[in-house]
Amino acid sequence: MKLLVTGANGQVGWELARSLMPLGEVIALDRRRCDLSRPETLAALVADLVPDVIVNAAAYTAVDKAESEEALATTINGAAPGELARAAKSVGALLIHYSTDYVFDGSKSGPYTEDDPVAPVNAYGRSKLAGEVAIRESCCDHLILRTTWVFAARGGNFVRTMLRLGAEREVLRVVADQHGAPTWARNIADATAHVVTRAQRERCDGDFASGIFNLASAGETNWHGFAEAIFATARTALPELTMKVASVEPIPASAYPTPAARPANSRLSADRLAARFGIAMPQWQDALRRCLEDIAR
Ligand SMILES: NC(=O)C1=CN([C@@H]2O[C@H](COP(=O)(O)OP(=O)(O)OC[C@H]3O[C@@H](n4cnc5c(N)ncnc54)[C@H](OP(=O)(O)O)[C@@H]3O)[C@@H](O)[C@H]2O)C=CC1
Ligand SMILES: Cc1cn([C@H]2C[C@H](O)[C@@H](COP(=O)(O)OP(=O)(O)O[C@H]3O[C@@H](C)C(=O)[C@@H](O)[C@H]3O)O2)c(=O)[nH]c1=O
Ligand SMILES: [Mg+2]
Repeated sequence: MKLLVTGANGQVGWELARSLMPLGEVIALDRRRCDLSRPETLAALVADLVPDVIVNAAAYTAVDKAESEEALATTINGAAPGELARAAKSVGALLIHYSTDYVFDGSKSGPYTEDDPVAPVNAYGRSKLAGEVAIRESCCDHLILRTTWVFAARGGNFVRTMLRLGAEREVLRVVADQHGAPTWARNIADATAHVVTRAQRERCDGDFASGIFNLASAGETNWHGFAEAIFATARTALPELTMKVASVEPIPASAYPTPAARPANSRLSADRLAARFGIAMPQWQDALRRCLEDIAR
């Protein structure tokens, strides 16, 4: 099996290179070799490589910056996945694509299912929704995995931001009224490898159906709870790290103004993923501990 991975240096892309390795030949391309801001180049790239599977882990993920760069975000997160999908269709490849909890407005009281109505509240969310729609319209064989609150040992994420700020400041103020489940990039990559294996078998047997699936850790918290867990876990997993932080204060989002609005509820039910692919995602606290142990190595 030949697998093309985009966004090779991202949190998920980096882990995919490792998780997909047992499945076959992995061609992991970074932004230099596969640039989603130039969607018109993607058809030729795919036609040249003729992959069996395309895993699109590249994305414009700067949520606040997207407010002032919506056109670029929409090209990268909307138009480019559409081009990849049409290219996948023409070479008969399966497309795996990631989307986000930020396609929802966060007004639901329980966890979101895949069938809940979408209504993004920021430019990033709108651009990711455009990608979902473009892929669905292409009619290629595809699976869209909606994930959330991604963290990893490398890259830009909340865990690394907290470790940095916690080493610099005594008091941190963190939003406590946005709820979700932090999801480890490695778990996303491992789940993806399992999904690819199962999907390729289904395609071979002629009983594959494209669709959308939530992919999130089990359990839930809010950003403040996540921050507290990061510091508590770091104290045991990363004892050599000197932390200045003595207090993490819970605040409402209204006290932490940002260019982009964020949904109050980011919780995603992973029941459909479990039912179709037999995947049980770990509790976010277990994933966090393992990720911090990884950072310590
Ligand atoms: N991060 C999160 O919290 C969440 C992410 N997702 C989705 O999961 C997927 C993976 O995200 P994640 O790994 O966390 O994101 P990262 O921001 O860690 O990685 C994204 C990668 O995309 C690359 N990229 C950016 N612009 C382009 C471009 N024009 N052409 C090619 N590559 C580009 C970046 O390149 P470079 O390294 O050069 O900057 C980076 O390596 C994305 O679809 C994202 O929308 C969903 C929910 C939550
Ligand atoms: C640094 C910091 C952030 N915050 C808040 C801001 C925000 O509400 C929350 C998280 O901040 P971040 O900037 O990490 O969050 P954000 O970049 O919005 O994270 C999102 O990224 C995109 C790509 C997704 O798809 C989403 O699932 C989600 O993971 O924490 C504080 O309250 N205090 C702080 O000191
Ligand atoms: Mg961010």
